[in-house]
Amino acid sequence: MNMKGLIQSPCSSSSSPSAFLRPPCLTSASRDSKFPLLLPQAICTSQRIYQCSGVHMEACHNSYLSKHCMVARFSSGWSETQSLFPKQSLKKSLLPPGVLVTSKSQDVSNAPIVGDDKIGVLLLNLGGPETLEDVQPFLFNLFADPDIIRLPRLFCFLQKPLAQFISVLRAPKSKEGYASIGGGSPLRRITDAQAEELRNFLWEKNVPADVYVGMRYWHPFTEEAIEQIKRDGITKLVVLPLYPQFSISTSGSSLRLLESIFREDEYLVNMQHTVIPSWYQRKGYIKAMADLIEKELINFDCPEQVMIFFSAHGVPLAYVEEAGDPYKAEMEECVDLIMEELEKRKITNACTLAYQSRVGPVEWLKPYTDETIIELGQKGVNSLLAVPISFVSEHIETLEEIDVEYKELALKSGIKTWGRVPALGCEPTFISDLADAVIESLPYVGAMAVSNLEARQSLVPLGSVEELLAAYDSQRRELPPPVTVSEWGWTRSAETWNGRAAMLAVLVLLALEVTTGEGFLHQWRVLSSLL
Ligand SMILES: C=CC1=C(C)c2cc3[nH]c(cc4nc(cc5[nH]c(cc1n2)c(C)c5CCC(=O)O)C(CCC(=O)O)=C4C)c(C)c3C=C
Ligand SMILES: [Fe+2]
Repeated sequence: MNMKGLIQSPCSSSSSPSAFLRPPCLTSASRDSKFPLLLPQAICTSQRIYQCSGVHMEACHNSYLSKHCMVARFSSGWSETQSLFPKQSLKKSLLPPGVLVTSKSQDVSNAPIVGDDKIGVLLLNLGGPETLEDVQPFLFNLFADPDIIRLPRLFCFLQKPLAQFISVLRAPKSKEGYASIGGGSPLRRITDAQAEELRNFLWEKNVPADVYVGMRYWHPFTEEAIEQIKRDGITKLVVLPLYPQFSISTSGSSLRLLESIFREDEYLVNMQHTVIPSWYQRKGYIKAMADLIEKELINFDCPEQVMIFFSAHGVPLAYVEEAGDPYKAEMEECVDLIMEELEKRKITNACTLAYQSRVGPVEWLKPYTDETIIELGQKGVNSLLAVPISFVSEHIETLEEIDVEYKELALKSGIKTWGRVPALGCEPTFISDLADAVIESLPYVGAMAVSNLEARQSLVPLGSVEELLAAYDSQRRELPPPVTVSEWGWTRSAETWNGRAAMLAVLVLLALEVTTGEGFLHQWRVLSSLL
């Protein structure tokens, strides 16, 4: 995000050091310097092919961002990719903005879009517990994911026992939250509806495709979706994570899982596929978000006085600073694009971006939503319109955290009027645009022959997501565990140290349990069932 925009907002008495306040009528400066690897091929609107030392450089003019993105195509597989862009070099600084590296063996311009192929679209999402009994096993699956809790290598054998331990301890608090939103997560129902709508749009646009839902931590699991895809005899697959912005902890985790499934399956090895890694900059998505904001602003007595408060799901800071997660940069870019779209409609409200839902003892992306709300109240901001921005369905963090907790905090902090933009759900502009993204990506599906062993090692999407993950998370560095098992601190810093001490204690106890075969987890039959 353009930090030049950090000047005093008309709705606050002084500029905030932590919150980004965007003044009315201020357009952001060039995004180029911080726009990394993730512009999907799907947004290219015209193509020109360049040839340089055996590598096709394909420049796609992107009419929306009015700049060029480059797609590098390689004639013979992955090793060439590595020799041209060694993993380490695939950092933002070496690639022009919007570069997507993919390995291909056929010319995309000649690729049939449908032909005799059976096309499938796999929507990847997080999943959520459907009943209160599901909460603890759902949390176990989440905490057992090394992209959510990455233990030091020496301790990785403790991943499952630790996940069991943390999930058992966190379950009561989580259950309370799910109970308050009706006894379970609405995610499955909403994602299924989105899949159905996407299918309808694709058929309307003359692309007969089946759409599948694969969740990371609950039913229908990604493995179940893949089994169905195989039963249906899909020959071309487009993988579409339902997260607008890429994060190692969300799309990254789902793609890593998918890659491991693909690698071990003969059918999948031979199935052509591609991935749309993130799509927050697509015109239809930005327009749909702006439409929802515009519609909600009208409900306020004095719409132009309302601060538009983007609240994104946080990630631990180390994901961005140590593992190179592009999430924060993409989020800021996304907010800029939405505000630019609103400005075109003469809506020039001030805006703020903050991060919610942190758990555990480590530092997460700042500014935090709760702290920012308090600051804004102190500065005399009267009206806030909360915009959930990192997820396209209603879920526990919109229905409970924003609608109940943050609203209450805002009113207590002096904010007089509060509103919230609904999640996109099945908004036609949005789903129609997702269908366009799928259609635009079809010429790229299966563009690389999977003929050699090296290619089999990195199959999602035919090399490029492996490279993508490698670019941001190449060494799979240890990350501070983002979860805490207890919260008895009175201050933030006390809480941090309490959390760290608790984590250490848990690790020591678990190590003792595993080595001695005795302890409280064995008494609860927790460890014995896992080891
Ligand atoms: C872009 C969205 C999300 C990011 C980034 C993300 C990272 C992340 N989340 C946790 C811990 C938990 N997440 C939980 C549920 C949950 N998280 C997201 C989205 C993102 N998470 C969704 C959509 C949901 C499901 C909500 C539903 O309706 O079921 C939970 C469980 C709920 C709770 O107990 O609060 C936890 C825990 C971490 C640690 C993390 C990054 C490392
Ligand atoms: Fe989460």
